[in-house]
Amino acid sequence: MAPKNRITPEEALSYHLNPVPGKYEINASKPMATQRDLSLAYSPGVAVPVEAIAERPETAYDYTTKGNMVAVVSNGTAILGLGNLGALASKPVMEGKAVLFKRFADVNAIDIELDTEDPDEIIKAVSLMGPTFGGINLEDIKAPECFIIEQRLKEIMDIPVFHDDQHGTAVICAAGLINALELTGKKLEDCRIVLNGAGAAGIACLELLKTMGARHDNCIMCDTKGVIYQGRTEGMNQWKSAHAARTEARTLEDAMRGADVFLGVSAKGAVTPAMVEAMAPNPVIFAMANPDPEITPEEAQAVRPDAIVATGRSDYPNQVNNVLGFPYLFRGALDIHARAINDEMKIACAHALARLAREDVPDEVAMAYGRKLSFGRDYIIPTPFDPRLIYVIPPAVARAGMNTGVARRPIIDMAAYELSLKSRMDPTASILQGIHARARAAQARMIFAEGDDPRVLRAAVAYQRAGLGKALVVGREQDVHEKLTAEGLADAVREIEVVNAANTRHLGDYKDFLYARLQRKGFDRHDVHRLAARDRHVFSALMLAHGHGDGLVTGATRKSAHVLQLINHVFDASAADGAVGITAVLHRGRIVLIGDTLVHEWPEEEDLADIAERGVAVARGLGLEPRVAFLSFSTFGYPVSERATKMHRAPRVLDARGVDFEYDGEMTVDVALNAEQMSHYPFCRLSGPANVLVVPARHSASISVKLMQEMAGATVIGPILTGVDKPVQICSTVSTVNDILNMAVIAACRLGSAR
Ligand SMILES: NC(=O)C1=CN([C@@H]2O[C@H](COP(=O)(O)OP(=O)(O)OC[C@H]3O[C@@H](n4cnc5c(N)ncnc54)[C@H](OP(=O)(O)O)[C@@H]3O)[C@@H](O)[C@H]2O)C=CC1
Ligand SMILES: CC(=O)C(=O)O
Ligand SMILES: [Mg+2]
Repeated sequence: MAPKNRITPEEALSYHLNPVPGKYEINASKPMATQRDLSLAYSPGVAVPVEAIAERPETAYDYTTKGNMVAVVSNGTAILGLGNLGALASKPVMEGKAVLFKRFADVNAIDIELDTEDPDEIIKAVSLMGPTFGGINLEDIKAPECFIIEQRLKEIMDIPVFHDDQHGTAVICAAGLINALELTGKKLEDCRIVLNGAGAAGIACLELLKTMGARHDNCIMCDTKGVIYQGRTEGMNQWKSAHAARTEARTLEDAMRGADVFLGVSAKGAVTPAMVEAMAPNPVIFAMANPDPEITPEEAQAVRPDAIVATGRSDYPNQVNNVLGFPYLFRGALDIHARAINDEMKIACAHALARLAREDVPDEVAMAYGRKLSFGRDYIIPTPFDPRLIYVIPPAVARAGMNTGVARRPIIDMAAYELSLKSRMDPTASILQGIHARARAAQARMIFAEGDDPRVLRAAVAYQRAGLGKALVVGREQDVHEKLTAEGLADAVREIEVVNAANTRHLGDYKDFLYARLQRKGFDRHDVHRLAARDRHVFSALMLAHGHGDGLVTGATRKSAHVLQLINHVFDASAADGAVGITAVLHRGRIVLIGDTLVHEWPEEEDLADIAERGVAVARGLGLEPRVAFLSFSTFGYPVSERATKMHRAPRVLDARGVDFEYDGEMTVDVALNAEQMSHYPFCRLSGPANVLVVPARHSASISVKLMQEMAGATVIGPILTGVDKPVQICSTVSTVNDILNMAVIAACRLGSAR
């Protein structure tokens, strides 16, 4: 179970540097295009909400961002497990937390790094920020100052103040432990628990577990000085004293002998295999230090195969990390305009998380995660990308808040609230996550045909290093070596496999195969040799056809029509063979598939029906419920035009085929995508806006996609080549490294191919 998703320091820096420094930006949520917009947004219009808020402060939740805005505040004194590296160095983590708030719970968060270690200064600064925010998330502030700061801010502020490292960690740890103990058949009140790390996270974890039933006498807490026992004086404070145990144990090693549970919120490598070996049967080990755990799952399970092991990292099973808590705790709290996040809300969150992991995992989650998950030793807690979290956890938190009187605006219709949470999240993010996870599970050997292009080489390295599978690069060894070195990736030379006509044993087979296909098309042996040995597109396609790779990505260096012609020497990938190009356009939380963007120049009505069917297969592969619209500049027969006729007839072809998806047409694109416009045609058979758009010709497809890309900044994936036997994907000459990687991912999860 070694982590597959290896990342290098260069990749981490490049991720933070490109395309712009940092991890987020701020966008306006209101139009700001005209003189009128300016008058409304700013002077004079803005005066109206100013006066309304001055008169009734609670309306700030209606007229400003306050109600969905959280401050992530740190002074950098306990950055993950890296220690006190200062306020500025903590900024990447705090920006990261802000992005997680947005990604997982649509909470707007802003990072604030305060350059002081003086609790009073932090208290003063944060309390003065109260009007701006709906909540305060304190992060990576070390103990014991964090206890004083949080306590005081809670007393003086009228919005939730929540120290994530304390309570977020405690909640997730409790949720994981509830389930781990259920699996081992032990009861919390009977367990001997050892906790290492008596700081922010440690104190809060033990406090919550004691509230939930763990017995004080069964719990031993350790820090850098060893066991915190009654009477110890060195390195103590009042928060540690509260957990001092009556025990003869003095070291972590002593404490772990016979323990049922080990909880680590201390530092890398604090636990040895010998300590784990000495634990009770079926031990539970949560090694939660970040980025490196107290002991790795491999090390722990090597000595104790009966152990249930969790870490704080995303590259092992069982990620016990506060990312499962803070986004949803704040979502629930903000939605009731809470004054605080209290113990009841935290416990409700822990139980809701534990329950969710025990539930049957629906296919959409398995699809998003790339493998079937079921409650057990390797799945005791939901995964961070579980799309159910957003609509299961916040309602539980909100309900607990309302029951305990912290809600300023209770939710009346809980069912409607859950529905609104479901539609709140950007579905495109989980689609991308889903295809990456499926590709990772497939572990495909991906052939990158154009090993002389630095973008392709970088994509190949990224493919392999992301744990997606093996990268096979077609090129000359020396050239690949030099180009990788020039890209600063010299160490990748040993990792990827370089293949070419000179170093393969299979060239003879490839040529025979090609000759058999081309001999009656005017090619002689000599032509075939040239194609197979010298053209990398053909050579790569031959590798794929012979099973010497599982997928192929090409087209970054030559026009796609040329590349497709070459591929056609090896595969049946022409319009006549039923090949179709489908492009996914992702923008502002919406995804539409457009076809045919690659193969058919001017499809006739039968072809249009084929294109619809291919689009539907891709939509389903992405987890979408397909709704097809045949697009034109006319809608249901008006205005009449010869050019619209085939779009008008294509649905009838599908009628005759008796297909099992929704389709209709012809219609204009606004009718297809806008429910309000569609409602003017009550007979329209689509139950909602279309997500598969069949366009009249390749040029209109290209124009629409490129217009969206250039004008709106949409993310474009494709064209995805479908209807070909094996996964071949053709990028474009303007593809970025990321685009090429996405095409490899599409090929790896066989979105368009039959086999
Ligand atoms: N998985 C998750 O979700 C989370 C994990 N964490 C991890 O927990 C750890 C602690 O964070 P936090 O509580 O915020 O930090 P703090 O600075 O508040 O506390 C650190 C505590 O760990 C103790 N400690 C440090 N090194 C060792 C060691 N080798 N052996 C025993 N005790 C040690 C310190 O002891 P002393 O008091 O003697 O100095 C102190 O009590 C970090 O690694 C962090 O990444 C934190 C939050 C969430
Ligand atoms: C996860 C987290 O908050 C930490 O390690 O500090
Ligand atoms: Mg933290």
